Amino acid sequence: MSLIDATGLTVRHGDHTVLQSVDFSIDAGEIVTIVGPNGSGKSTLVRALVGAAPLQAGQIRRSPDLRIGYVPQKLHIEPTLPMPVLRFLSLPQRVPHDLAMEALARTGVADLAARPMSGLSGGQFQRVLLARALLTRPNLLVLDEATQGLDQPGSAAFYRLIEELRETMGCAVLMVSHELHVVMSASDRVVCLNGHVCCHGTPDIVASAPEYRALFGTGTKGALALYRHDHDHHHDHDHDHDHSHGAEH
Ligand SMILES: Nc1ncnc2c1ncn2[C@@H]1O[C@H](COP(=O)(O)OP(=O)(O)OP(=O)(O)O)[C@@H](O)[C@H]1O
Repeated sequence: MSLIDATGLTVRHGDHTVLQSVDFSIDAGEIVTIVGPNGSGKSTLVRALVGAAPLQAGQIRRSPDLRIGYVPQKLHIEPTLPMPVLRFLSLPQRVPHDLAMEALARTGVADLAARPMSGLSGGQFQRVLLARALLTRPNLLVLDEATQGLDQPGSAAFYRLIEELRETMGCAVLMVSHELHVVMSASDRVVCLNGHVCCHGTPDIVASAPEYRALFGTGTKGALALYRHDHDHHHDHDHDHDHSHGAEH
């Protein structure tokens, strides 16, 4: 049985239809990346899937043993508040020290346990958020634009870590990205959203092609791949900021 199986999801805010008849499912252990331009409804879809957005139409079936670990897009922590990493992991609920340290070790930041959250780099901060998401031993990790603000080697390292966690913990991963072309190469499926599902497929992993090397350099160790869109329709919108690779959206 799928962890989540959704059909015909429609979400409206006032007159604005944010999602129109969207079907989506994710199986145990699967990595699915949702791509789409800003405002295309990605976060709304994730909120709907986890039960945090009201639906105008559609149905969602969730596996009874679904445990979600959520890594948010942004998290503001008051910089003047002294908040060591370990204490942050115990908010809002106290977590045993061993469990917190195990989670930090899994995401490669155990040495940062006593450091203040405000002093962490973008990549370190994301790894602490990821560690926090692991505390509930999720079978579905949901990451909303988790590599935003990281450079390409930083994103690649983060993706490799996610892949490793999938291997060691067996969790499924739902990744959301506004990057339209560059996706995590370990994605089993890519779904392109623009209010509706525009197209879906698998990433292109042709690491030896010269155009790949031009795009990715050599430092990503195959963690990044291209997604080539295969739409049979055009969109009359201008919020695609990335026209550099010739795909239409
Ligand atoms: N609670 C709300 N009330 C009104 N409009 C909303 C609400 N939530 C989302 N929207 C609108 O729905 C559309 C989709 O928003 P959503 O955040 O799901 O897009 P997104 O693809 O995740 O965007 P981004 O890549 O910028 O994060 C936007 O036009 C947004 O303004």
